[in-house]
Amino acid sequence: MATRVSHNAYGKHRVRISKVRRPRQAPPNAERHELVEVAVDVELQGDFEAAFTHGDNRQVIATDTCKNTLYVLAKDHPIDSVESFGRAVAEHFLGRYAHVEQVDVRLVEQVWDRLAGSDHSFVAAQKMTPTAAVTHRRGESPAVVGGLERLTIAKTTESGFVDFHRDEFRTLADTTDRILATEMTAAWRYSAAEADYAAARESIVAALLERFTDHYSHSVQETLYLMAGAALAACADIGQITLTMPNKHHLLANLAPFDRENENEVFVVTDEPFGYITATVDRE
Ligand SMILES: O=c1[nH]c(=O)c2[nH]c(=O)[nH]c2[nH]1
Repeated sequence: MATRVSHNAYGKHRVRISKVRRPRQAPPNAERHELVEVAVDVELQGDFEAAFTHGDNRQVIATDTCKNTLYVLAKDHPIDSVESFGRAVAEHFLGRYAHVEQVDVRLVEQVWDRLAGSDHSFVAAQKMTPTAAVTHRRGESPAVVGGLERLTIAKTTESGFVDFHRDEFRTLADTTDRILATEMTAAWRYSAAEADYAAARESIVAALLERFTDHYSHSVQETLYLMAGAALAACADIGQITLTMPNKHHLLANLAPFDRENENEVFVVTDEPFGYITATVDRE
């Protein structure tokens, strides 16, 4: 039977790296550390087909080598943003290996917050996680996507869901006052590779949060679209944003058997099943 490889890629995933930055300062704060942690996926495409089809490994840069490379690059790079570190990783593999055609780097940051003003103790932030993805094809400029995971937000009113499609399978009642809660994932695409990633992230997150609260929501769908528009308006460097907003349901608990009226106060919080709503919004 004739077969052919129509796509291949390989690399190392979840290379977790932490780095202690020791910015030089005058005493007494000479040892005020910063802790940065990132998990990196790196994938290579290029002239690797013979390894799949002929057991010929001569072109294969071992995934172990990929991992080692990430530690070396972490030493040489300040890791001042996940986007810029991702770009450095992609540039390294393209620059070093002529048979690599495309590098895909995905990065997820673990944010460490300073603990009680200490110079060297930190507490892991449970909240929002910065992410980045860099795709760099030889001869092209890198495509840089910034993003975030686990932005968990809720509003206790100013949200409803009515007039949705009626048929014999519908049981959900209209509501004009409900809890809207989500654990958002966002990914924004930079129009040009060069940008102030940290400033962009700050203005995008601020715009997303402000828009979440500033309107009456007719649905997660509508709120998602408004938030995406606010992010595009707030940051001229991005041309597209994808938001994913699972609907973390808070269902009114039935207290009637216990002779109590539930005046929109007590809810059953369910993880599964959950509504899943996503859209990509482009600047026109
Ligand atoms: O905002 C919502 N969008 C939906 O599509 C949906 N579906 C549902 O059951 N509840 C909700 N809420």
